[in-house]
Amino acid sequence: MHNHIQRLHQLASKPDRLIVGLMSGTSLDGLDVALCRISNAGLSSKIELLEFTTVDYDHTYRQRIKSVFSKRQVDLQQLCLLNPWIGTLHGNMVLRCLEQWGVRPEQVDLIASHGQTVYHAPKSEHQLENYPNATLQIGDGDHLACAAGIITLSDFRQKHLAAGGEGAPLAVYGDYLIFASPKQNRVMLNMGGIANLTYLPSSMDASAVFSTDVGPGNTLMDAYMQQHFNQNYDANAAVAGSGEVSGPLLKALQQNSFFALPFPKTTGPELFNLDYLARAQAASQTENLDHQDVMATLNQFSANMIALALKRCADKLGDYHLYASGGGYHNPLLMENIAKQVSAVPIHSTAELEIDPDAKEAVLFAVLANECVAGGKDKFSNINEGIPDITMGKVSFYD
Ligand SMILES: Nc1ncnc2c1ncn2[C@@H]1O[C@H](COP(=O)(O)OP(=O)(O)OP(=O)(O)O)[C@@H](O)[C@H]1O
Ligand SMILES: CC(=O)N[C@H]1[C@@H]2OC[C@@H](O2)[C@@H](O)[C@@H]1O[C@H](C)C(=O)O
Repeated sequence: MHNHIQRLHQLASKPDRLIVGLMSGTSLDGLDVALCRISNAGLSSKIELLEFTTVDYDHTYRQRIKSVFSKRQVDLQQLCLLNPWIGTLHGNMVLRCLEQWGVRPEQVDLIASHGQTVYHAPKSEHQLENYPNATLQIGDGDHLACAAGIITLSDFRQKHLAAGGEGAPLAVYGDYLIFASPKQNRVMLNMGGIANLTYLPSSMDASAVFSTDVGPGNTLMDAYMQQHFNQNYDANAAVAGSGEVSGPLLKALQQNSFFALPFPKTTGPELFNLDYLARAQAASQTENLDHQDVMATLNQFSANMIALALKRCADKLGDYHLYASGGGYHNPLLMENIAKQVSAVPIHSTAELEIDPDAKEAVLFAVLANECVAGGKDKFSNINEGIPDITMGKVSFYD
C-alpha cells in the first residue's frame, strides 16, 4: 500500500481529526478559515470550532478575481494563471493562521478547500440544450497541499454535478449532520453574496429535507456600494437606512423567472449583477433615483425574496425556527426587513447552536472532508430534492 493511502487510513481510524475548512465566497471579501476538531462521522459527528478568522483579500486579489469573475468572456491565460496562484496563496494563508493560533502544520490532519467560484452555470441560467449544469471553482488543491504541507481535499462541487445536481447548495449535507434536531423544525438561512436555505424537519426524515438558493443576499448591494461609494459593502446598512424604497424599481427587480422556479434552484452574480439592476431601472424608469434610495430598494429586494422563500417553507411545512448565518446577518436593515415579513418565526443565529454565523460555510467544508475520509456509514440523500447520496472532495497529497 502506498504510504499516502496508509496515512488516509490512519486518519480515518482516529477518534477525531483536526480539519481546517476554507471558504472563499461570492462576496470576494476574504478567505474564511475555520479550525475544527471533528470526532466520529455522519450523524454521530461532534464539531468543535477551535479557531476562526477571515483573512481579508487585498485590492490585488479582488481585482484579479474580478477580471474573470462571473464573466462569459475572459482572458483565458489569466484564468489559467489564477488557478495555481490562488491555490498557493490559500495554502500560505492557512500557514499564517496556524502560526497565529500556535498550531503546527503537522498537527493538522486535513484541509478542506472550497476554492474560489469564478462561474456558476446551472442549466436554468445557460439554457443550452446539449450542455449539463456546470460550475467552476479555482485554487488548485495540489498547489494548496504543497504550499501548506497538509493533505487537502478540494473541488467538492463537481461530484454533485456528476450525480445530477447543480453543484450547490452543498450546505444541506453539513446542515443535516450538524444542525438537524428532533426538538424543532429548523430553517438554516445563509446570507452571503447569494442567500440560500436548508429545511431540517424535526422528524429527522431525510426525505423531507430540502435546500435551495433563494436569490441575492448581499451581492447587488455590494456591487452598488463599490460602484458608487467606493466601499466594499454597506456597513450596518448606513446607506440603505438613509434612503427610501422605490416601489416601481422594487417591482421591476422582482420580475424575474428565477423567483418562480420551484426548489431546488441555484444562482449567482452571473444573473444578479449591476446589468440586472440597470435593466430593472430602465424598465421602471427609475434611472435618476438617489443612490441611497437604490440601496434601500436593493436591501428590500433581497429581504422580500428571502421572505418569499421562507413563506414557501412555512406553506410546505408549518412552524419552524430560523437560524441565520453569513455576512448578511450583520446587516440590521436586511434582518429587520426579513423579520417584519415572517413575524411569527423565532429568529436566531447559528451562534445559538455553537457555530459562529460567519464560520458556518467554512465549517461545512471541514464536515464534508471528514465525511469523505471517515464517513460513509450514515447515508443521507433526498434525490427528489436534488440531494444525491455522494462522497465529495478530491484528495491532494503534498509530496
Ligand atoms: N456589518 C455589516 N453590515 C452590513 N453588511 C455586512 C456587514 N458585515 C458583513 N456584511 C455583508 O456580508 C458580506 C460577506 O458575507 P459572506 O462572507 O457570508 O459572503 P460569502 O461567503 O462571500 O458569500 P456566499 O455565501 O454567497 O459565497 C459582505 O460583503 C457584506 O455585504
Ligand atoms: C456555486 C457557488 O459557489 N455557490 C455558493 C454561493 O454562495 C451561496 C450560494 O451561492 C450557495 O449555493 C453556494 O455556497 C454554499 C456554501 C453552498 O453550496 O451551500
